[in-house]
Amino acid sequence: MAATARGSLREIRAADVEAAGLAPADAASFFAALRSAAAASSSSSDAAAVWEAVVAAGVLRPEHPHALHQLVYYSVYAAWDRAARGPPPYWFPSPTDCKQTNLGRVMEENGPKLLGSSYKDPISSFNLFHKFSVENQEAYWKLVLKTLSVKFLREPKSILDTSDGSKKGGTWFQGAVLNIAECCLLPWPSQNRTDDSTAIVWRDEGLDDYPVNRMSLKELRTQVMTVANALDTMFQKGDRIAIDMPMTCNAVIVYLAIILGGFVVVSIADSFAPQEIGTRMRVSDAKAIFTQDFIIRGRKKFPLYSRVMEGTSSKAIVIPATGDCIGVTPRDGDISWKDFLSRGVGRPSMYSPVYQSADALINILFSSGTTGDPKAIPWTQLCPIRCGADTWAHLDVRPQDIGCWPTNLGWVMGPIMVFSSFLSGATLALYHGSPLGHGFCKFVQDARVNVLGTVPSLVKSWKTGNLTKGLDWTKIRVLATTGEASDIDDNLWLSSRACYKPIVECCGGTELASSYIQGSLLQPQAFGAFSGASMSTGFVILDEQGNPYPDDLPCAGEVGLFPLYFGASSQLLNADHNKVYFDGMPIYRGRQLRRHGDIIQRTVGGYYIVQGRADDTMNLGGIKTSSVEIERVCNRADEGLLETAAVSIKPAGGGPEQLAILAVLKDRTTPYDANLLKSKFQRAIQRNLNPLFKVSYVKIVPVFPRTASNKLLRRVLRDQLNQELVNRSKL
Ligand SMILES: Nc1ncnc2c1ncn2[C@@H]1O[C@H](COP(=O)(O)OP(=O)(O)OP(=O)(O)O)[C@@H](O)[C@H]1O
Repeated sequence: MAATARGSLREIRAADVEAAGLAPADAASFFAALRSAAAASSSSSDAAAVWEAVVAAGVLRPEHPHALHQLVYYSVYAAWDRAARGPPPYWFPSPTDCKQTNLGRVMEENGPKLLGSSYKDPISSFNLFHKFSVENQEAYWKLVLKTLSVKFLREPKSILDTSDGSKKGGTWFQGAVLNIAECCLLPWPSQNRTDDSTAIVWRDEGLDDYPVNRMSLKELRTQVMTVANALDTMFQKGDRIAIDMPMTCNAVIVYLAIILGGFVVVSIADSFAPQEIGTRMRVSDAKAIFTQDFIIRGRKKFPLYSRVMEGTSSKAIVIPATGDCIGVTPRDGDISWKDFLSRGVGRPSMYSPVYQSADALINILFSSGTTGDPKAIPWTQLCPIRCGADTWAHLDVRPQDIGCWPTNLGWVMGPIMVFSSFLSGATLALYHGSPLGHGFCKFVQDARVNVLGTVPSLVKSWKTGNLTKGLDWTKIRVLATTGEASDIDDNLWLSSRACYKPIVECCGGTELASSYIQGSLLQPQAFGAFSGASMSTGFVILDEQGNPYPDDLPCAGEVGLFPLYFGASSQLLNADHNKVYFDGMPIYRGRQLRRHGDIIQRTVGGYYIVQGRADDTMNLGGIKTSSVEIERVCNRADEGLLETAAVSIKPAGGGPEQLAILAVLKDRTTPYDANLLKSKFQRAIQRNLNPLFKVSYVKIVPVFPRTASNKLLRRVLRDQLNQELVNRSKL
């Protein structure tokens, strides 16, 4: 008989608990509490029921060592058959709490009307409601619009019009006129948002023991109008104005002011080198750039203005990183923040927003460049509505919530956070400094953040440094992660810091202004997996011939998005949109599918796992496999590993692709035998993935090449290795 989950727990001995870091005195009571929680589970044969009972009983606490959380989680799920049951869930929606979620409330109110007698409750009817949202875009978007603070000067004539066949993505919100920045700044009674509500909380790095700073909605609006007034003295409507600085209060104020005044923001991440800044300024035809004199990060001061000066000759407006005065001398034609603001003096304190059509350009963003050159992606006023709607539905952000997601306005998450917070009546939490240190983690506690977004590399460094030690993260209600594949053990650590709150996995693209697959609080969540498509998003998974797999079957292949996707791009500034996203894609139900380039797996149980970009797949002995799958297995092959990267190399003399694994070690100073690592990788792959896959090459490197947004650049590793092999064969 298969071992039961309680049985696996029974195999834990007091010595294991002590070895996991509990003092002998605490180990006995922990042990007893664990046994009694497991005994109370609804089914001893179901590991998920046992885990749910253990978490519900609160036996595992955030202050417990991670090794103890690992011991219990991995023991409970030791006999879980992933192939037969899909990824193991660690979080379960509650039948009562689910009715308080944003989607749950809307479903309870409208479910019976829209779905008839098929409607049961938010959890059992979630899939049905999702399908409804894909097939009835008009109805879904009307429901969501009511929940966001979107004020139209002129209401849309229609939500979606598909009569113009040349527009593959359809025409959305035809006839609507609005200013989306204004929508972020207005009191909104249905969200209990008044002028006194807190719009932003923030703290400067280094002042970690001081109270957090607060800015009310009225103060934010006043400052945005002051900046908009000053912008009017320098620019023509429609001018493109760049922002290249950390995501501070001032950056957010400038961002909203540019849009309020009918100009266009060009978002440039603050980590770029001068040449990259120059390219982005040129491609977007930006007239000027807001920047900072320095960047303060990890108690160090890095020059930023000098980088901007080197990258562009356009006019720069220089904001001080600290205090009122800038610490640099502006070059001829550039001006300080103080002088810029004084240009608005004497103008009326109120400001009339510039109202434009829903498809008017407001922001130019750049993709990460994982697959090639970064794309310059124009965002219209529709994109913020999509951002707000997805965050409302999937992260369940509610009025007065406090949301924090360390990022930059140059990455898609920056604008998503600005619009999502302000359109849903939530507070935006900003840390002016490095998110990698203890100071940031303390800010999360002190600012009472209850929705915390992350990227995998951040979680890894918080976990490696045990940076939440002594801090209270239990106010957190929802966690989120995006950017690249997350690590299961790192996410176990993250969720456990907040008493096992759900981590919503988000995967999308800058050009979608959203995630196409995303977790939901109405479905059980599994680490490193997505519980479904985002609301209103439809897609198919294609086989190698471009034929869609049936919707309800486990499979893996390239994703093909339904093209009527609210908020998705319809043009690119530096590439042919049609060529990038549509050419060569199959027709499905009469419409050409939209390319996204990801290979995804649908598991048993209906979860999705991203297996990387189509370019990152490899053919090992005739079997197609993805880098991410191999890395997941290899990452756990040795305690000393920080991370691994799997790429395929082509032997110089031809022949089948070979598997190479590169590794970064936690301790970079002590030498480690690559051959030993190779045999550990080989064993792990054979045991957990495929006995036929052979590891041909292993190399230990100090760091991996990454995009500026920290995504692993496998294509660079692949090129480097192939070059190395060519050189070697020439010797
Ligand atoms: N949670 C996640 N898990 C796995 N992969 C993710 C996740 N989030 C994002 N990704 C990857 O990042 C991609 C989106 O990133 P982004 O829009 O910045 O552009 P990019 O694809 O990295 O850059 P480019 O289009 O220039 O190559 C997704 O398509 C996916 O491959």
